[in-house]
Amino acid sequence: MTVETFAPAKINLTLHVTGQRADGYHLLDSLVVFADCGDRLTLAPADDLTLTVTGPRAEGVPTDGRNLVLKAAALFGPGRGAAITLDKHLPAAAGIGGGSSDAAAALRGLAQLWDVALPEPQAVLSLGADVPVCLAPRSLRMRGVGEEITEGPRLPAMGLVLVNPGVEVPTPAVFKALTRKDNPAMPHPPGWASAATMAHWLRTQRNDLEAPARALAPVIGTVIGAIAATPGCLLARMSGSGATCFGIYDSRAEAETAATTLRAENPGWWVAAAEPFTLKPALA
Ligand SMILES: C[C@@](CO)(OP(=O)(O)O)[C@H](O)COP(=O)(O)OP(=O)(O)OC[C@H]1O[C@@H](n2ccc(N)nc2=O)[C@H](O)[C@@H]1O
Ligand SMILES: Nc1ncnc2c1ncn2[C@@H]1O[C@H](COP(=O)(O)OP(=O)(O)O)[C@@H](O)[C@H]1O
Repeated sequence: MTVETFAPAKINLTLHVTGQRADGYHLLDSLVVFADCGDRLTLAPADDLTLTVTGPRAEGVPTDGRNLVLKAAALFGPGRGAAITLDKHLPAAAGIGGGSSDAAAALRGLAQLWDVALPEPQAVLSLGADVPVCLAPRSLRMRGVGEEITEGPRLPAMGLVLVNPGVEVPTPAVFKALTRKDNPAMPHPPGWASAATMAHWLRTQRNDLEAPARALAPVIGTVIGAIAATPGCLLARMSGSGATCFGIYDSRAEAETAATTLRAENPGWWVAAAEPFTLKPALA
């Protein structure tokens, strides 16, 4: 039996940095959603554990033990085989959890292939602060350093655009450049009847990593301006530690139109139109 899993792009609609632990990791308060664009994993039964990376964004992605997919597989212990193909569509080191979502999808898929339980939460967190939130993609609130996951609000219909200008901004460097670490937490997200009311609420919230990321990579400001200038854009903001930014629209059709414009005007940028993605447990 071959198992196929989807690793959707993660979007931090908000990202509040509320403190810093003694070990240097930051305390976060983030509304996380997922988009229906992402990487695809195929996991086939095999004697040995192997990884092949394919797809339009395969270049530069490690194929050895540094790949988070193989690190995820290692959590199940030695002596298990699978031939894994990772079809890469998301840019790496881009603030949309490409590696983390791959790791989470590998955990889901391998647990199914080998008919075993998922590793313990602490082991999952050891793969990366973003991996727990990627385990069951849907609207979620993420707190702690990434390990405290609670349900987020039900999302209204909306269109999304993701844009990456091709600049890698390393997550540690962005956190390091953040001057104020004790920012206010996010109030309880109320739930919204429309994309417009959601965007209105989101505008009262923040991504605290946006300013330090823009200082390191000023092109992020250009990207946000370009998204905000597209017709129907309700909100333009950076996701995670950047450099990917997102736009929110009333409908997928509006997002598709905006994506076409952004691609035409900026041929070097990675641009995707999407809608929110929710994992249906039976189809993990
Ligand atoms: C910032 C966020 C927000 O969702 O997203 P991305 O920009 O990575 O997508 C995540 O917290 C990133 O998660 P992830 O990329 O898995 O982080 P890790 O590999 O565990 O850590 C990378 C580095 O980021 C910093 N880090 C990460 C998480 C956190 N809560 N505090 C931190 O200070 C640390 O410097 C750490 O060495
Ligand atoms: N499956 C993977 N896909 C992408 N990057 C990976 C993967 N496994 C390991 N990496 C490494 O992880 C780093 C961070 O990738 P990613 O999780 O996409 O970034 P971010 O944390 O900004 O969302 C990259 O520099 C890359 O070399």
